[in-house]
Amino acid sequence: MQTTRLTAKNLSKKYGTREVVSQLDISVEAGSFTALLGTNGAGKSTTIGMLTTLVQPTSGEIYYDGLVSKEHLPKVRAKVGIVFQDSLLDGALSVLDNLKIQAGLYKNIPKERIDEVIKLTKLTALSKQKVSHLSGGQRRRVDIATSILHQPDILFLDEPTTGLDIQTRLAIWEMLEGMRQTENLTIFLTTHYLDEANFADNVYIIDDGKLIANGSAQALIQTYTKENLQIEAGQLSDICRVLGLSEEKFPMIIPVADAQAAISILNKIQPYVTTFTYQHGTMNEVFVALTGKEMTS
Ligand SMILES: Nc1ncnc2c1ncn2[C@@H]1O[C@H](COP(=O)(O)OP(=O)(O)OP(=O)(O)O)[C@@H](O)[C@H]1O
Repeated sequence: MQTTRLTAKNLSKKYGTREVVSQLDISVEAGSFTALLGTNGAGKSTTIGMLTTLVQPTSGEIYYDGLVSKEHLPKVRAKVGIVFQDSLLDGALSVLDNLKIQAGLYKNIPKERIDEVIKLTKLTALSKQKVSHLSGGQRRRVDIATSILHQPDILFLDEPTTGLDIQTRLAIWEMLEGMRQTENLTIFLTTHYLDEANFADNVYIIDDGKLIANGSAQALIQTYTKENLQIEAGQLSDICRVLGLSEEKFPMIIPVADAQAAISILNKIQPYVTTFTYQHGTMNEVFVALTGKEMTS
């Protein structure tokens, strides 16, 4: 049975007269992976700030495991881990010393927990290194390590992979996925990289502070994009004649409902086709369809 870890209802934030987050409803299942997508300035950090109790909402309610967040701040804060966009590590100190300092901010974090977190985040070989000598991806792992020392139930990460190369991004995602299982963590993150949303169980897309879509990446792709059949042929005119199409563009791209529809078209034009590709919609197309904007990083 699924348990709801976090619920936000009608969450809004105004700065002066400007509403930067408007009436957001969010629900996060325990143990799930949720991604919040939006362009620069869409309101992602403000939303994370409110969900983690660091930014006071102008209106709306947040519940953690049924507790009203603002009425149980110490309890809720103990449940939450946060990885900020900007690292809070001391570059002059070693990985281990940074973790010890962070652990000292909490009551009763045993030394064994520091060792455990170092292993979980694959930092064993780097534990004596100065943080300023680490690569961007390694530093991110230390950020993540410090955020889980107190064994939070839910980990929030604000753009944890921005600026990292694709391999490092994948390694961070793999590590988070591993931690989700071993630590029984719920993960909520914002990202600029739309392909990363494919890893999430649930995706929220916000634009100008408003929720514009929510669902699994697969469901969003199915709802907001078309599958395409791309065809190359010696004579596109033959294909147009058979299919009753007037245009002759190269390469020829035919929107189709699903793979079955593509097969049926291919059957009709098979003698004229040199080669073809069948393309699924992407989260990028979902984003453009919903917002009219490209996501830039
Ligand atoms: N403390 C503040 N005072 C006034 N305006 C603010 C404050 N914090 C954020 N804003 C404004 O609120 C809007 C949303 O900002 P937010 O940082 O939440 O967006 P974001 O989606 O996280 O953007 P980015 O991807 O660039 O981090 C922006 O227009 C920003 O300028």
